[in-house]
Amino acid sequence: MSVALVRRPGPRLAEGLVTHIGRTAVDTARAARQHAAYEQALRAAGWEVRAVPAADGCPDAVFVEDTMVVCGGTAVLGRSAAPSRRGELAGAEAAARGLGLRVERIEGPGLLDGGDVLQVGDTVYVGRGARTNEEGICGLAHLLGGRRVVPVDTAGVLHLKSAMTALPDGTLIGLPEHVDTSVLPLLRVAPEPAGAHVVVLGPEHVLVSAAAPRTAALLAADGLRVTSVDIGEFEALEGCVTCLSVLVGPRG
Ligand SMILES: NC(=O)NCCC[C@H](N)C(=O)O
Repeated sequence: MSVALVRRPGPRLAEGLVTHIGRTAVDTARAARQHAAYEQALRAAGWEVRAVPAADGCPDAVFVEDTMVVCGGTAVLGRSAAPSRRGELAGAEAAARGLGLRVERIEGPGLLDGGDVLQVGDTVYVGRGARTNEEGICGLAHLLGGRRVVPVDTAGVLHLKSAMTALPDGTLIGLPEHVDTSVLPLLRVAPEPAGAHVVVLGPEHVLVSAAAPRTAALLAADGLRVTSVDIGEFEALEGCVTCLSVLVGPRG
């Protein structure tokens, strides 16, 4: 299975949360076009795109990555620290069940956003910060028994994957000033903030934001195929390329 779950932007997108950046206007029509192009980039890379049922009452529902962590045949539903995001789970659960995944969930007082979870081989790095707490990490570790779970303290960023992701060969890339590097193997420094977010589309293929041209050039020089997408309207709401999809497949 190589399925990409996405949730199309809803009518209240412009009301989405911002925490570490100032609020700027969001153009919902442009956001819809950017989202369609993002979906197309996934399709072009061989992913079957499936839409998660809408959650139009939730402004941030488009950031579907935060609703769940898919590992093997299991989807672990998150539990957001942001009350306005809790209503996103029902549609996410339906989508996970539609793929035949076993559904588990993080129970209170645990808190966990999928954006804090970075899977690299058998290791699962989990950001500990404003959106994910110790209980959430323990709950995830319990549900993913057998994987090595490494908590990583984050600072000044929304999620772990706001600050670091992994390349196809497992090398970490990101912004060392926002994560506790003492628990990490080598972290390759991204040449610009948006370069910290990379989606692995295939064994030698990555998706990056159009806001990260220097990172794109660096990775292309490494021999990777690089697809760039403009997701500016989502970046205005502190989103990044990872948060707009849940990839369920060989790397899921
Ligand atoms: N995984 C992600 O990077 N999610 C981005 C979520 C942005 C949204 N405005 C939020 O604050 O929850």
